[in-house]
Amino acid sequence: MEHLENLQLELGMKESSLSSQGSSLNDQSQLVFHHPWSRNVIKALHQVFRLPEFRANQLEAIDAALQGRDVFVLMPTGGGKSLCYQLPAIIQQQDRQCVTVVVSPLLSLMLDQVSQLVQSRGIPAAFWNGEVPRQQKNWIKNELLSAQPTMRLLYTTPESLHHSSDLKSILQSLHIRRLLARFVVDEAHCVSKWGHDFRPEYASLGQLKDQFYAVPWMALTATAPPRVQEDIVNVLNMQNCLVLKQSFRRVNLKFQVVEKESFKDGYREDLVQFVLQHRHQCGIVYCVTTKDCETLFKELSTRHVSCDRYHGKMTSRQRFNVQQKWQKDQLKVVVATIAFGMGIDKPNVRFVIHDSLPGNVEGYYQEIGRAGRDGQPSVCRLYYSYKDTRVHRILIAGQNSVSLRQEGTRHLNDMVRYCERMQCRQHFLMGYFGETDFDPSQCDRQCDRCSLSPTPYHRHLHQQSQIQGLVDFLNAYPRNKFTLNQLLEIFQGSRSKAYVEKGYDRATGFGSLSYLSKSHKERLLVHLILLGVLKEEAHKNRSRYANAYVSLGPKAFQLGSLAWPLQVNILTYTHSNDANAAINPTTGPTPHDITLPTTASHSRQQPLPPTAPNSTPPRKRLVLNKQCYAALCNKRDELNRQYGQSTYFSDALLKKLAKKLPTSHAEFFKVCNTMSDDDLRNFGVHFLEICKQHHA
Ligand SMILES: Nc1ncnc2c1ncn2[C@@H]1O[C@H](COP(=O)(O)OP(=O)(O)OP(=O)(O)O)[C@@H](O)[C@H]1O
Repeated sequence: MEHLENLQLELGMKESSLSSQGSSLNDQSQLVFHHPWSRNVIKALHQVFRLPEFRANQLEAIDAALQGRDVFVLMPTGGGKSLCYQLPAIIQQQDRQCVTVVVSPLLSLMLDQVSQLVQSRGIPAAFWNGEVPRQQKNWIKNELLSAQPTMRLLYTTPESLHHSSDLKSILQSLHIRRLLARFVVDEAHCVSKWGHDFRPEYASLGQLKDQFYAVPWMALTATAPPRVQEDIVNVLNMQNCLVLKQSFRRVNLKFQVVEKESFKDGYREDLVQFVLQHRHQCGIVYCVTTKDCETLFKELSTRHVSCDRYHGKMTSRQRFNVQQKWQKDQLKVVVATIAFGMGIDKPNVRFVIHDSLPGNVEGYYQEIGRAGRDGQPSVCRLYYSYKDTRVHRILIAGQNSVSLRQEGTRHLNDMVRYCERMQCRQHFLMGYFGETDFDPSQCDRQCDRCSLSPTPYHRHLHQQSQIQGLVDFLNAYPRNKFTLNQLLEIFQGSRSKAYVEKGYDRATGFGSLSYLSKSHKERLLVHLILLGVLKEEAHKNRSRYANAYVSLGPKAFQLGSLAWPLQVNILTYTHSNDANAAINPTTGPTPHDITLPTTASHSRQQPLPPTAPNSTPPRKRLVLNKQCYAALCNKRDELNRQYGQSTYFSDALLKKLAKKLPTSHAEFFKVCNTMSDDDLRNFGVHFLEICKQHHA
């Protein structure tokens, strides 16, 4: 409490007393003292948020907010959106301390944000939602109805804003007394029905604009393509809005899509091997179903990976504990459904794996955005099979309105497009988010398609007449339902009894693709689905079991409008169950990225064979480097835990040590030449010992 009072005293200081502090503020602050509040803003940045300087667009958003303008902030995940509204919330405006109302979609998100504000920053904040006990609500009510409320931020849900008469009367009272600073809509993409996470209650937030006349708004999101951006501004009825956009590009992420079908023995072993090879690093593995989470969690646990799972069938206490442990690095890997991660701010997530196809690009980009928030290289790997669309199609079919079903299908097809893509994946992602001027030559081998050793493929051309045959076949049976697999069999020319009885073997198009391999046929049909010649939708069959069926799409009767011949690319796989070679194809293997043989025995640390350095075969040397790096990371984590702080031994430095494997103090100091003597004395000895043990 004393902390809070001090803070308020400090921030309530008069301009004259603050001006004397000018000389101690850094260069950035000298440039921005354009407004009466500028000194307080810089002071809050340094003293309350303990940050040295602003990131791109933060100051612009804060200034616009304090000017009373509506602001729309589009910043990549981890870009620092919270500061844009948390900082102005503690700045006095016209000699008054006002209250900022933040609308947030998740209760856990509110809890995190509020406890961080109160505990780490000493900023008075609270949340109000359906789960808050009456007693606490009464306390909030008394506080906000008092003559001079001390609370700076109130987090709430759109439901409470609409339905809680108590909350409404509190806000009205604040408004009348001119104590309402602004409304903030976090995760603003939920407002738009074109977005991937539309929430109808969000859409009616715009009505508040009339009720709370002249109160400014701020909307923030990390994932909104142009159509969604426009929609947010319209739906929220934002006036003369300052739009602050930033590139969506994340330069430290590697984008990989691994085809599940490329593994003879199933892709799961490859996924497990990937995690084993990175098991000393923090990561997330996203699964679509709870069952998959459980299975994979068991598999990884039995292979000694420090992991846990997180999904909707666990209690909120269990989920909270898993998240806490992971955030404190007491647990390396979380196997989770997409319920995990929103609002999580963990800097050192080195990999995000998707065990299955996500349902849309926006959600996917948000999920992988949890990797590498510290700017260090991190891998985003997606295991893809077109078959994984089925579960999404069934979910889409459950939507009530036609437009939601259409949107869901469009989103899913975009995700498939991303996975099927032969060219730069980043180009696709940037274009998707409206950065159409991104040149693939700028990709800098961030994606597997632009890496030095992209997966080779064969180009196949298909003429219109051939595709016409497939259209004619489906046109002849408008009432019949065909799964993708059945069509593959029919176009192969399968004479199974069911097909012959229905006369399919006499229809146009039957067997017309028999000369193509099964995977080629499948690719062609997927291609036609993406073009709109075919469409795939889920329906319930007679036994009320939902399945996905293929029928003619809108483009089936406009084949002439497509570009002919159609090009279909078929990948030629070079790996069986070892896709990890692609982790860092640009820089060659580093200890961090080295590919190990996929047998389980290599995944554990082995006793090291005593051989002379020069005689060590390169492959074996790489294994030693890799093992050494893992041991160094372990030691660093152990020291961090012991001393409750970060040692200065970064991942990059440990990699360098594992590569050089110094055996003497002199060699060690050469590698760590930027370290302070103290750090070397205190911690270096532990690391040198490990390097010596691994020196072959
Ligand atoms: N100016 C800054 N300088 C350094 N770090 C900053 C700055 N602003 C914010 N950060 C840090 O960046 C991290 C991410 O910030 P924040 O949680 O606000 O991101 P976000 O944009 O809301 O991300 P997400 O979309 O994932 O929720 C936090 O640890 C925060 O302290």
